[in-house]
Amino acid sequence: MVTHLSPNSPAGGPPAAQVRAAGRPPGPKGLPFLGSLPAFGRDVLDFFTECARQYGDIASFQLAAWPAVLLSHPDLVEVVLIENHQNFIKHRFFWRHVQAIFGQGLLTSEGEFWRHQRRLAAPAFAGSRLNRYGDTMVQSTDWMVRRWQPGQVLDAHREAMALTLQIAAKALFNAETDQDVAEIGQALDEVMEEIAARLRRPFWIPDALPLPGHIRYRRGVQRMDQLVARIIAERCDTREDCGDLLSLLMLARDEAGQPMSERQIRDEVITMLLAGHETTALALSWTWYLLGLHPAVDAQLAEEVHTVLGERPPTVDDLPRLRFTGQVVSEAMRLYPPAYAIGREARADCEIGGYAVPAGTIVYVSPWVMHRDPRWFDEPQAFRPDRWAGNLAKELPRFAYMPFGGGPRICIGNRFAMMEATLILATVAQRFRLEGQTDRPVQPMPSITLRPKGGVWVEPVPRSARRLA
Ligand code: HEM
Repeated sequence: MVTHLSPNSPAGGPPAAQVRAAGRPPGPKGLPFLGSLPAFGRDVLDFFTECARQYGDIASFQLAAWPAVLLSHPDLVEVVLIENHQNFIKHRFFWRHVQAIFGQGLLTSEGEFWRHQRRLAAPAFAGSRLNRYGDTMVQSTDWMVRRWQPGQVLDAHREAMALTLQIAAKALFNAETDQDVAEIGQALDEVMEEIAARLRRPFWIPDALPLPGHIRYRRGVQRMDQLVARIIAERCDTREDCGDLLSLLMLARDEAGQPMSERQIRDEVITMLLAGHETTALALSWTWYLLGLHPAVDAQLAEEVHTVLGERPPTVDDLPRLRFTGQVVSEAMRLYPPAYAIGREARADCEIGGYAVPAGTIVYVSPWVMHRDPRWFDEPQAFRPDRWAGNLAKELPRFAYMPFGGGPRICIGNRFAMMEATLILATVAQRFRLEGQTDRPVQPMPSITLRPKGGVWVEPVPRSARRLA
């Protein structure tokens, strides 16, 4: 449990941002040469939690050659993500691992180029365009649950991954066939597996070395490239404006009237698929896991869905009345934020919370730590979706709850993701209760995102059968 009773903590005095101190923030010493890298690699959630507990709102440590700090107070997070955001870029320690797949997409690009691309992509995630994706979300979920059989035990995480990939591919790029989606899924699996392995490694191995993981990674990247090139070529042939993200990217022209290069379109397409599908799948997987542990919450969810929808499928217009359903998703992301850590690198020397932070320092913010802080959340370890029923979201400090990050680089797909998770949850809850399998306990596994180790095994129990029982 995070208690934050260290000297630079507000629990013992004024808010950390007002405390003025000199030199390096306190923190673990670590080992010679490696610093805290082994502890960080062993269990990063535990490492961050302990850093915040022992050293307070700003803790410093060394990751081999890289100096790093962890910020655990909303005011300090605001300094990095908003007030002085120009001084912080996505950090190289992480991004060098994924450059080949993301390229110069929205997640990894910087400066004026990023701003231009963000402006271009934004309309795909706003207003009426966003609402149009609702039907795809519900239809794809309906297709998934129709395959489920009573008595079958299935991995809800795997189901969620396949579903959100299908939705992202269809909604954003109008991917035509299930075959396309399946191929994208396989290629992404190969790539993500190697990225996760690289993040666990305490040292850097150049891409050019022909290790089995590197070969699989290159193969996955190549397959993605070929698939995306085909989707782009097909769209070029038809020159159709499908109203999706791909059309926006392809029809965009710069000041000189030039279209975006094919390479750039490829980078944006792959970025959206990677950034969008696993995170949303995880929000759902953890939600189903928690619902399995809390039958009373599950019953309340089923009641709302039944009252609002009866037997008909949900639509985007139902979302304002599916309030509790949305709260369940928000609460699951509080306890298990898919993006459990957000990292930046300081470009120039600066000051955070009264401490000197030299250029090159990696700055971490951990939603995992922030979301479990008793200063902001009563009973922080408890799954209580009704905590969101009142004004909590408005009353919280700005960065106490931040599953989608914040500031100019806030997740561009946040509304898409909330809409998707709520519609999927409602569609499934209408038909099935997902009974957790107690013989297969779930452990959080922090990889690039916060995955459930070994999956979330459940038995879908039809709601009608339950009511009759
Ligand atoms: C529950 C689901 C999701 C979660 C928890 C999530 C979380 C995040 C977070 C924390 C960031 C900020 C990273 C940082 O500041 O370094 C981010 C950025 C981003 N997300 Fe999401 N995301 C989700 C869904 C989506 C979806 C559905 C899409 C697209 C279809 C998407 C696309 C992106 C992109 C492109 C960025 C980079 C934005 C930029 O830098 O301008 N995400 N996401």
